[in-house]
Amino acid sequence: MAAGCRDTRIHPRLNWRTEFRDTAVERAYQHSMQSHDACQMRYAMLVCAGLLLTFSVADYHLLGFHDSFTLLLIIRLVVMSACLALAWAVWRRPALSHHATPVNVVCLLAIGGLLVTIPTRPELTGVHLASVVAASMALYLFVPNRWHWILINNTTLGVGFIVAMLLWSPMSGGMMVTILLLLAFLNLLGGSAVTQFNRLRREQFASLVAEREANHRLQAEIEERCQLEGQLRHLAATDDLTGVANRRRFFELAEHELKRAQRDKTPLALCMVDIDLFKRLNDRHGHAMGDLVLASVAACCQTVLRETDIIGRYGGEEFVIALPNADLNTATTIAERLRVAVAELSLPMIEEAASLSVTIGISHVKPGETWLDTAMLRADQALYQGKASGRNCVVVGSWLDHGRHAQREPGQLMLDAAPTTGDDATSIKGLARGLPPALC
Ligand SMILES: Nc1nc2c(ncn2[C@@H]2O[C@H](COP(=O)(O)OP(=O)(O)OP(=O)(O)O)[C@@H](O)[C@H]2O)c(=O)[nH]1
Repeated sequence: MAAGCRDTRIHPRLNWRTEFRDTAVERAYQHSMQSHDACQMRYAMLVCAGLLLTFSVADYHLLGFHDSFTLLLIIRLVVMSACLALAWAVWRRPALSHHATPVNVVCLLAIGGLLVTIPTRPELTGVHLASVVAASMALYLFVPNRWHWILINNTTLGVGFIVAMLLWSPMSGGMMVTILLLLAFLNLLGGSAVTQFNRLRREQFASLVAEREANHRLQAEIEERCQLEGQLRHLAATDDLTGVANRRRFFELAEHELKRAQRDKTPLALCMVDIDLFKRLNDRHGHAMGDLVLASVAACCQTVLRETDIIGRYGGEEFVIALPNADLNTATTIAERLRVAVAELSLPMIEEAASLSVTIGISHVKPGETWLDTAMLRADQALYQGKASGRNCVVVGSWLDHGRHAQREPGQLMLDAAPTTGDDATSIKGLARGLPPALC
């Protein structure tokens, strides 16, 4: 068979009643079909009631206003009421369409009603046979019922018909055999139609379930991949030792902030933070301890900064911080707070905890600067100025022209004259006021 014509249906395991062998699956199937079956049951009962009413008119024409007509009318009214009652009950409670008792009581009532018409007009063999055929087909195809109940109802109808014919309308042996064969063929047809119908509906259900499961699996896989992708993206953007942004990610975020600052005409400050005499600490306590200190300093910086501030590991024991919406004065205050916080860090693993300190170089992006490089360079220069001036201080780099220290600008803090230390609180105050600060 060509690949395009391959049978892609799912063939579920069914029992002789063409129901799922797995009872849980069958229950799920029945549940999924409930509203459909309830609707079909309602229509079947309403149509049946309508037909009975119509047949009563035909009875009147055939029998006239006679006792047998009255008897028939009463029987038809009883069956009709039962059909209407079932239609109403199923409308109120759709689950009733899958309850054997009410459905079969109405079916047996209808069968009984049909059979009692035979003695009233025994000569109309053909009409009775046609009625039995129509009723049998309705029981097979129109009334949603389980296979074994359909079989029982149809057997009752067939046997009842034969008995009624034998009792009230004797016929030749040949005619009887013909009727028997006809009924047998009718049941064979009805039975195979129901079997195929049940099989097809359950195949469809099984395919739907399989498709849903495949979709769920796919959905779970997509979610897992998204999660993994998120983790990978996080790993690619994070410095795994300190947990802050790595250099590449820092510049991505900082460039973004630079654009925003230019658009909104707001200040953007940069800080370069370097741990003092880190090599000595490494040499004394080993790299593992050095790593711990690095992570602690990064964590300490994060506690001092706002959520909107960006911190990244620039390399080695050096961190870089972007402070959106911060001018030089604000940045100086934050940097000083950061310097003090690191100096006060208590790290039980190193005895020189008290001597742990950082030097911070500060700069800001000036109007007209479209890249971070120049401001970074100024901060770097300020940092080295701080190192040269004895470390553990904050230095503001205000002006750098192509790597050369330029002349002082009125009202600006000079790169080579702005270090502050914990000992020199006045210098930081001076910075904040924009006054020329003292050397540390
Ligand atoms: N433990 C550890 N050490 C690192 C890491 N990256 C760089 N270092 C070390 O950091 C030290 C930096 O030393 P230097 O550049 O001389 O600076 P310093 O000793 O801090 O001196 P100053 O900056 O002048 O105060 C070197 O010994 C590097 O090996 C790291 O990821 N973990």
